[in-house]
Amino acid sequence: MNSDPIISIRGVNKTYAGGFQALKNINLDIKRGEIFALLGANGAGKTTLIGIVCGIVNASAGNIIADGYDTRRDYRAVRAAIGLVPQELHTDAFESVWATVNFSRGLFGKPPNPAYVEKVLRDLSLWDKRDAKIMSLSGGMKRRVLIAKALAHEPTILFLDEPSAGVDVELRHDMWRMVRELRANGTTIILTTHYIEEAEDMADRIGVINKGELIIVEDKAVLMRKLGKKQLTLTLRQSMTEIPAELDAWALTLTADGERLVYSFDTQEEETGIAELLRRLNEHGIDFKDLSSNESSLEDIFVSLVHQSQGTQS
Ligand SMILES: Nc1ncnc2c1ncn2[C@@H]1O[C@H](COP(=O)(O)OP(=O)(O)OP(=O)(O)O)[C@@H](O)[C@H]1O
Repeated sequence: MNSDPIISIRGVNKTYAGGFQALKNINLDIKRGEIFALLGANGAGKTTLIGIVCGIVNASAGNIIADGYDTRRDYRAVRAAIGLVPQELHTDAFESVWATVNFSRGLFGKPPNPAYVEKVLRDLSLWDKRDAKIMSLSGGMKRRVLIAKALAHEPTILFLDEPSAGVDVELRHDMWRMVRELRANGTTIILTTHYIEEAEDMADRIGVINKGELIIVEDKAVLMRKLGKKQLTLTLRQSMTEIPAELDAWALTLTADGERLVYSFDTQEEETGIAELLRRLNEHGIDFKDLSSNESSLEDIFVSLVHQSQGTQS
């Protein structure tokens, strides 16, 4: 298998006409056949970056090679390799689903392949709607059409921009099943999201973008291990109003109702300090009726990364 990155982004900057710098020196390689999740808050620059890779938005500086082609010089070849599922549908409302999806295929110079288009429509539960006009479809069905259109020309790279925004559970599950199937067949998938569970569930690697800067790119499992914290929660027998000074060494937090003490510790540390904490609680007559532990989610990690990065920027 070809181990060269399928997309190679070098020194990409984007300043919009009004002078706003939406992307700052982005360098990123996407591996062939991976699912890469680009995380970031609203306005972080995700859509801009996708737009640049797809050749819809012009970069102010930098170069991108996608599937062996330069996005500026070989624009058409790059577009033919990419399927883009945008956030919104701008499409021919009076056309049927079947015509729209076949038309998308034709746009990229691909010969008709009714069997393939049928499979895409069936996979997306759109087959029964193939003769319906786009304007008569529900919002969720329109999203399905967007995905079908993006897949119509059998792209090797698929971009999904906020695929779960405003989508019901059923469609989300259909979509993820398809994404996994596509990956199994060798398609590279890049998705942007602010639903972090989605990335946690699906992605092989994760990139976090904050105010136009790519602040981390990491294997998901490594990210979770490196930055993950565990939390021990003690449900107190008697609520308290403040944490006794004798327990300062543990940097505990008390929930607003005063009923639970929470201790966060690093999963990498050899000594967690839990045994000593429990002994100290006992000495101070602080009794608890329950104890539970949990690991931090990708969401916690994401929030703390963005927080740290904001701290260093200001
Ligand atoms: N055409 C434009 N002209 C000027 N500024 C723009 C333009 N398009 C986007 N921006 C600005 O660039 C920044 C990045 O926008 P972008 O759409 O890439 O963010 P995003 O991470 O995709 O956000 P969201 O999650 O809301 O989709 C935002 O501050 C946005 O206002």
